[in-house]
Amino acid sequence: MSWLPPDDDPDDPYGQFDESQVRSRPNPKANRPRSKQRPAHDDAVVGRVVTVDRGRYLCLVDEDAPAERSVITTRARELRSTAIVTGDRVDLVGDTSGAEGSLARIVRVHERRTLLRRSADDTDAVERIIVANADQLMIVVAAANPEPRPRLLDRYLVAAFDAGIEPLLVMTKTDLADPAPFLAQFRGLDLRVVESRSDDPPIAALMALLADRTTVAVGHSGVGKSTLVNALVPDAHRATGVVNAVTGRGRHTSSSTVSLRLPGGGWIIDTPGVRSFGLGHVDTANILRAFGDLAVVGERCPRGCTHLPDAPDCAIVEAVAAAELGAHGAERLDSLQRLLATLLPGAGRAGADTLNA
Ligand SMILES: Nc1nc2c(ncn2[C@@H]2O[C@H](COP(=O)(O)OP(=O)(O)OP(=O)(O)O)[C@@H](O)[C@H]2O)c(=O)[nH]1
Ligand SMILES: [Zn+2]
Repeated sequence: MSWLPPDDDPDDPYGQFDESQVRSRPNPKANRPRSKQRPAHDDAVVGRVVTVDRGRYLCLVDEDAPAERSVITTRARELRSTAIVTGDRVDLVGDTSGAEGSLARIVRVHERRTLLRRSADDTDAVERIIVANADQLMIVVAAANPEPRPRLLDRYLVAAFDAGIEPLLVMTKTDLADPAPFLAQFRGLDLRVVESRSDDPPIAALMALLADRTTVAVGHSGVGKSTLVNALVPDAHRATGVVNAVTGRGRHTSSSTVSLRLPGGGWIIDTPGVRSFGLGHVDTANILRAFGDLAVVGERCPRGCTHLPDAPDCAIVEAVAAAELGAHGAERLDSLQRLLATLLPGAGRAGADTLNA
């Protein structure tokens, strides 16, 4: 299918060692590269992975300091089976000068604050990490052309809530259609929304929301994500050059994420290669957690409660029915139930199909 994950690249020498392999390893120590190598690498410097491409990791070292430099790295042999992704903080040894032709080694991956993940499809419980340590998921949806689809936005929201990162909705092409009817369906979410049109892009408003944070941008093809990213990062093209420097191959087709530095501080991570958001790995508890007010009530639910309309003795459903959660409570529950229904067996396939470009 057209939305097969592009990072399953046969050329990627590490493709067979993705994080799913790590998880199923019987030896738990294999998951802990940190303690394993610590004594040997006291001289390591810290870097931020900005781009991953075919076994090479471009890392930024001494970020925002005069000595800031980009360092091309490879992973140490002992990290062969550890996922290293854009946004990871890593310890580097070897030649960390960043001089032309130099190559450093990643010897440790720091603990991650957040993890944006996806599965190949909704029936697949094996997850792949897309980005580590992101603060925000900027979901780009067009008001028209292509027509906005609520189920698709639901899926992005589920991915954000699962990752523990805050969603931010940018409605583009508001010059073509009024987004209000579409947005009305998401009233229960307290979602932050920015409306955008390319003839008058809301740069200041967006910059304020993106400043000093790491934001991952996602969106269906044609919604205007590139237009928006180019407006936010005027020298976005240069980033492509950086990627080329990593691969030395003059292209970046295998890279599924690219980090771009925002002029006002902060980073935007574009995901041109991420075309699917399989949700097979998502735990429904992570979704409920994103609805703090409902989650508190949900603690009184029977074990294994689905919180769906037909769930017997669901404390949340009962509280809403008794108007204990206010007028907004019903909308919140409705939104929660729609997201949870996204994860039901059967709902998934239809959902995944809507992601076809
Ligand atoms: N009317 C209108 N057109 C827009 C707006 N933003 C983008 N477009 C147009 O929509 C088309 C798609 O924009 P892109 O920025 O390439 O969209 P994308 O989301 O990056 O799409 P892919 O490159 O396929 O991932 C282009 O022809 C843009 O000129 C907008 O706010 N209003
Ligand atoms: Zn319940």
